Amino acid sequence: MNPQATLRVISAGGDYDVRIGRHLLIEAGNLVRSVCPDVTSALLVVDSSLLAFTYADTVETSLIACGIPTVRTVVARGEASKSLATAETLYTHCVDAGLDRKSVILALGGGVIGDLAGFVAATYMRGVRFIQIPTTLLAHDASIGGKVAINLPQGKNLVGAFHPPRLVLYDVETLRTLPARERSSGMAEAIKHGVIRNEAFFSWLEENMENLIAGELDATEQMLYTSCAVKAEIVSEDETEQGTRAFLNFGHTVAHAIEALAYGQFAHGEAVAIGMVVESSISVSLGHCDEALIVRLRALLAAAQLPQHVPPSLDVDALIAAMRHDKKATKKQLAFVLPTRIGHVLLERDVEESVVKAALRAQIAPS
Ligand SMILES: NC(=O)c1ccc[n+]([C@@H]2O[C@H](COP(=O)([O-])OP(=O)(O)OC[C@H]3O[C@@H](n4cnc5c(N)ncnc54)[C@H](O)[C@@H]3O)[C@@H](O)[C@H]2O)c1
Ligand SMILES: O=C(O)C(=O)C[C@@H](O)[C@H](O)[C@H](O)COP(=O)(O)O
Ligand SMILES: [Zn+2]
Repeated sequence: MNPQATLRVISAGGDYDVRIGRHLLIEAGNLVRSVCPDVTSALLVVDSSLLAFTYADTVETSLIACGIPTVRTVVARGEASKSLATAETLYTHCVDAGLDRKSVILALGGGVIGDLAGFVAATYMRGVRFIQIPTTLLAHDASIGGKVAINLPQGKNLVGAFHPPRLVLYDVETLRTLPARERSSGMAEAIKHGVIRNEAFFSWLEENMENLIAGELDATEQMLYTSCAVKAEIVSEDETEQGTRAFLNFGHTVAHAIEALAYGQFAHGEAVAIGMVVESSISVSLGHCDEALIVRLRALLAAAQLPQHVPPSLDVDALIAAMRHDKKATKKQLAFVLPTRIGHVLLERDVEESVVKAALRAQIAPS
């Protein structure tokens, strides 16, 4: 692994780099200037958990040293902050900080901060520039591709936009302070990338999961580079989800329903892990793949210390109702990305409710 690696993402709004490496936060000012030479000011949106560390100070100091006037705003940690109410508070901060159309909004945190700050950047003054500075493992997925959104009580990410960042600045040193549960959660999206596009990567994850879960930084960096490359490749070929980008939604029809029924109780990656098992089981029922895929998937999820069962507290009918609000659905049909073999998936737009119910019931946690 190089000390720093860069991936390029193709985007209609302007191609951008994903920079992955160590000690990148200190370079934030110069890097922001390099992609936004005429920047007038910055709003740095920070996850409240990060106040225990020096990350925000480092970024802010670097921006100011490069002549970029910066206002910092802190957002309460957790999924509940991905709301219209928090977005409204941030709009007020944008006005109070005097942000204009040449300003930039930076997201320092995990997927919650990235999605929320990105949504505000997409809409404030009809759109200002946006930079992602991910600090969770999961946000390797969330920071690339320009999907930004807030949640509604009825469903995840129901209000949003495609607003690509000008730069993704991924300082892997920040992952040293990530709680173990969040490390596992992030692993779910990497496993997903293996299932949908890259069998060799899936096998590599099988061989290296012990080191990855232990937080070994070299292995983590290698994993992030390949996983980000899968994501970058897919969003570069289909930025606005006209076709293949939907494959990134493997596990998510079920995951988003679980999350919407119990906001905040499950980390996103935990819900995706359960969703991948249920959706693979649907695929077996429809004859698209064989049981061996589930055995392999389950073993890797277990090694990543991720859940695999539908919690008995969640009502199956309510889950199905939530799935009908999924963004892949047309005419309220049940749409799923289904694996055919590791590395390959297809999109099935109208799966029988009885098949989905049976798969959900089969995966309910034994009491
Ligand atoms: N836009 C996309 O393409 C996309 C992709 C995947 C997920 N998402 C969204 O991302 C969100 C989940 O993101 P997440 O898993 O990063 O959750 P998160 O942003 O809530 O972060 C997880 C937890 O880690 C804490 N944290 C963050 N960085 C830390 C650090 N370096 N050290 C210690 N603690 C730290 C946070 O305070 C939080 O408690 C969901 O809302 C999901 O829908 C979006
Ligand atoms: O980038 C994508 O496209 C994805 O589907 C990545 C998912 O991991 C992510 O959770 C995304 O936010 C889901 O998108 P949505 O359109 O179903 O809200
Ligand atoms: Zn996801």
